[in-house]
Amino acid sequence: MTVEPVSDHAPVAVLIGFMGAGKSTVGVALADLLGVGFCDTDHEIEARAGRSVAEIFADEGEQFFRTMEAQVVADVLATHLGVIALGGGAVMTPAVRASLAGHRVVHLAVTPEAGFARVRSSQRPLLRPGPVAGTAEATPEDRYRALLTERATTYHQVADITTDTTGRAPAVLADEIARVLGVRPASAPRDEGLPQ
Ligand SMILES: Nc1ncnc2c1ncn2[C@@H]1O[C@H](COP(=O)(O)OP(=O)(O)OP(=O)(O)O)[C@@H](O)[C@H]1O
Ligand SMILES: O=C(O)C1=C[C@@H](O)[C@@H](O)[C@H](O)C1
Ligand SMILES: [Mg+2]
Repeated sequence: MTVEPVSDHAPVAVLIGFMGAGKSTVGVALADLLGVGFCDTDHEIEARAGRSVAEIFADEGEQFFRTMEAQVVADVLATHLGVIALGGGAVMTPAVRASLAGHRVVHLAVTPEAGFARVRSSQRPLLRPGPVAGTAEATPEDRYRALLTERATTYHQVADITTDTTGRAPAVLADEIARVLGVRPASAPRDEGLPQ
């Protein structure tokens, strides 16, 4: 299966998926492979705000972050031609889903076990212990599982292709995504058959 190029004026690929799926890591590997730039919307938000994502959540709340995130996604989709990694919750905002229409969207999936193991020691604000729907208190792992379940259908619906990252190295995933999207490094010769 290959995915049709959207246009020469659009990003090569937009990576979506849950926390720890590897959007930032695989995004760098894919951009390096293709010789294009990489943009991570979480990093762009941090640069604009002059604060970390965790600080923005703590100081201003999630809704402020989501509004800023939707604006940053719209801006980078309009200006960045390389690989873009979105934050894990970006596609839950309707405006972000609308702005992704017509782009090549790749969903990096991960099992809850593997994904949580990857992020358990990091500072993801939505994984702080606290109440989760129907429970008085939830551990970071409970919260990880509940949010992943809540979002899984949306990731699948928004994406053109989904690939499972569990137990697979970032470089292998980057190779696969480039092949399925039908994109190759700018310097690579076109596959136009054998010389006459
Ligand atoms: N395919 C993989 N195999 C093993 N470890 C991985 C893989 N992809 C990413 N990781 C590791 O998992 C951790 C989280 O990866 P990363 O930050 O890329 O996830 P993310 O999807 O961008 O998460 P977020 O939504 O929070 O930004 C990092 O420590 C990274 O090295
Ligand atoms: O899954 C989420 O909602 C988030 C994921 C991260 O990429 C950050 O955007 C932030 O921590 C929120
Ligand atoms: Mg990331």
